[in-house]
Amino acid sequence: MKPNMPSSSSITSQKVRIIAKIRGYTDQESASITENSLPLISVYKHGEGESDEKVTVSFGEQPAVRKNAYEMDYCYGQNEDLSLIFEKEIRPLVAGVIDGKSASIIAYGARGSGKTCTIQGSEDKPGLAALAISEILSVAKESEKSVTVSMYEVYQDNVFDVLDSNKKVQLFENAQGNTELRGISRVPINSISEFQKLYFGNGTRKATEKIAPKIVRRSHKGLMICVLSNSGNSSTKLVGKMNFVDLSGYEDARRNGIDCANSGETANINKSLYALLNVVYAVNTKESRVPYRENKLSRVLQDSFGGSSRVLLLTCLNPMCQDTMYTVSLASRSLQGNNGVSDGVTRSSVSLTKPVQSLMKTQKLAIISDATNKKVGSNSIMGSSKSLTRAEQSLLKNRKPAFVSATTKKENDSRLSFRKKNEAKIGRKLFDDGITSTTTHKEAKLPVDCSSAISPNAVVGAASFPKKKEEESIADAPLKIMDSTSTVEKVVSLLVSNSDFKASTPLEKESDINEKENNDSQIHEEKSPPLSSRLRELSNSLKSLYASTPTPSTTQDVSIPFSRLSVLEPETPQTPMTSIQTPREILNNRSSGLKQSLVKDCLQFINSASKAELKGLKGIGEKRADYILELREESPEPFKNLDDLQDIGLSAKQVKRIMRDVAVDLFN
Ligand SMILES: Nc1ncnc2c1ncn2[C@@H]1O[C@H](COP(=O)(O)OP(=O)(O)OP(=O)(O)O)[C@@H](O)[C@H]1O
Repeated sequence: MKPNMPSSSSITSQKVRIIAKIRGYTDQESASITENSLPLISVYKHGEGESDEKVTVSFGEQPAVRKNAYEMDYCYGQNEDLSLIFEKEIRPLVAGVIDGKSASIIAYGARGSGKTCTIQGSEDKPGLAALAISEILSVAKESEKSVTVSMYEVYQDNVFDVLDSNKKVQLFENAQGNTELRGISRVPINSISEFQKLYFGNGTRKATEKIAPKIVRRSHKGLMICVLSNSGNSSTKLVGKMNFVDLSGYEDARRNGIDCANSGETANINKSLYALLNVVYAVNTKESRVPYRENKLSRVLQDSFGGSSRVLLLTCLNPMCQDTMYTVSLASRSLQGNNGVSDGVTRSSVSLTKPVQSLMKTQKLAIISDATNKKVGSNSIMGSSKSLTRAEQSLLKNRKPAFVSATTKKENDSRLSFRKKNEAKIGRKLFDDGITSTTTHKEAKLPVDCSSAISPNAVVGAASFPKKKEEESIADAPLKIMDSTSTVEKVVSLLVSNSDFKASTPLEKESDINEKENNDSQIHEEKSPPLSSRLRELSNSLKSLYASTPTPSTTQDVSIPFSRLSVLEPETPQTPMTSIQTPREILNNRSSGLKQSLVKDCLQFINSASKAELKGLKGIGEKRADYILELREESPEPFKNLDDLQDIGLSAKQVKRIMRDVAVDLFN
C-alpha cells in the first residue's frame, strides 16, 4: 500500500518537522543480505487518513517484537529518492524563503547514514541543497531578487569559512541580538552551474569529496543561501535565508572501538549534536529560553530558528548500523504533538508538552548526576530493571509484541511512556562523553526490506509522563532580620531565589567543563578565597546604598514571612512611597532595589572583569572564563540578565551561589 504522503499544509504550518530517511544499501551491503535476513528498521503509520501522517520507526530483529519504537513526523523509505523529499519537504520551504522567512534543513544521523549524499549529493546526483538552489534561483529571477551562498564548517566549536581557505570566522552579536558570521564570504550565484562549481570545488575540489576537503576532519558543514532584494542601485536587503547543515555523524565510541586519540573528537561531536537537539527541542516546545549559546552551530543558526522560520530535522537512518537507533530516539524526543508556529510568541510551558519537558528534565538530572558518579553501567538502552519501580517492572514483564497482538492503544501508550521514562533515567549515556551504553540487543541481523517504509498497522499514542513534582516553595518560611551575617545570608538567599532567572532550567547539560568547574567550585568552597577587589568595590557601593537607606528598627527580633519579602521584577512599577506604607512595605521596596542593584553590578562585573577576576567567582574556572572572554569579543555586553549566565553552562544553582557570595561579602 502506498503510504500517505505528507501534505504541504502540514509542512508549512509546523515550526519544527522531524522526519527520517532510510538510506539505500551500498553494493557491499546488498551482497551480504540473504532471503532469511530480517529487517532491522520497520516503519508503521499511525492512521489511515491524510490528516495523520505521523509514523513510528521501530528497531528489532522481527517486526512483531517492537523493542524500540520512536515517533516521527514522517519517514521516507529506501527506494524513495531525493527528488520526492525535495518536492514534499523542501519546495514548500523555498516559497517561504522567497517571501521573507528562514528555513533550516539539518541532516542528522549516525556515521555513514547518508547525510552527505542527501544534502550535498554529487554533480551527477544532486542532493537537496542543489535542488533547492535551482528552485530558489528560478523563483528569485522572476521576482528580481539575487542569491548569495556562504559555506562554513564547524570544527571543535570553531567556525571556518570554506570559501576562503578555511579562515576562522568570528561570531558577532549585532544590535538586534542576532548572531552574524563576521566577514564570511558571500558569493553571488546566478546559475546552477556556478553553484556546482563552488559547491563541488571544480578545479580546486574533487566532485566526490565533501565540503572542505583540504583538511579531512569530522565536522559539521553548513551552506547558507541568502535571498536579497535589490532595493535601489547598490543597496541590497536580506529577504530570506535557507540553511543546509550536514551534521557530523553520531558514533558510539565505545562500541565502535574508537581509540583514545579519537574519542575526544567523537565526544565533542556527540556533545554538540546533543546541544543542537536541545535547541531544536526548546524551539519546538516554544521554551522561553533556548540554549543557543551552548553550541557554536546553534549560535550560527540562531537567527534562522526564531519567529516564523522553519526547521526540518532530517534523520538519516543507516539500515545496517546500530548507532542509528540512538539517533532516532533522540530525534524523536524533540517531536511534540503540537508544534504549530506562533510567530515569535514563546511560552514557558504548555500542558501538551509538559510530559516531555519532564522527560528532558529527568534526563538532564541524570546527566548531572553522572558528573559526580562516573560509573557508566552496562545497562541496556532500556535500562536496568533494578532502577525500575514495581509498576514499571510489571509493565515490562507483561510487555507484549505490539504489532502482532491485539494491543490496545492504552497499552501501547503506557508501554511507550514506560520506555521513554526508562530511557530518560539513563539518557545521559547516549551522549555522555561520546560513549554510549552497550545495549542488550544481540547484534542486529541483516535487514531484508526497508524499502516499503510504511506498514499500515498499529496506532501508537503519545507518550505520557508523570508531571515532575514542583520544588517545595520556601516562600512561607519565617525570617529574622538584620541581626547577624547568617541572617543576611538568608535575606540574600531570598533575594537571589526570587531573582530574574528560573530555578528550573529547561535543559541543562553537564559537560566535561562543568565537571571540571564543579570540582573547581568544590575547591573554592573549602578554601573560601576572598573575592576580587572589584567585587569589594561593588560591596562597598552596595554597603553605602544600604547604609543610606532608612530601615525599620533592626534590633527587634521580627518574624516576617518570606512571602512578604517577595522581590519585584525589574519591569514591575515600584509602589510610590507614601505616608501609609507600613515598615514591611518599605522593606519590600528596599529588597527590590538592592536586588536589582546587585544583579546589575554583578552582570557588569562579568561583562568587564579580567580572566583572573572571573576565576575568583565560584563555578567559573579556566575554560568558562575563556569562554566568557570569547563571548565578550563577539559582543561587548554578552550578559544582559541572569538567564544569560546559564547559557555558558552555569546551573541556576551556581548562578544563585555567585549572587549570594557577592552579597554576603558585603557584610564581611
Ligand atoms: N541512497 C543510497 N543508496 C546507497 N548507498 C548510499 C546511499 N546514500 C549513501 N550511500 C552510501 O553510504 C555511505 C555513507 O554515505 P554518506 O557519506 O553520505 O554518509 P554520512 O552520513 O554523510 O557519513 P559521515 O557521518 O561519515 O559524514 C557512502 O558509501 C554512500 O555511497
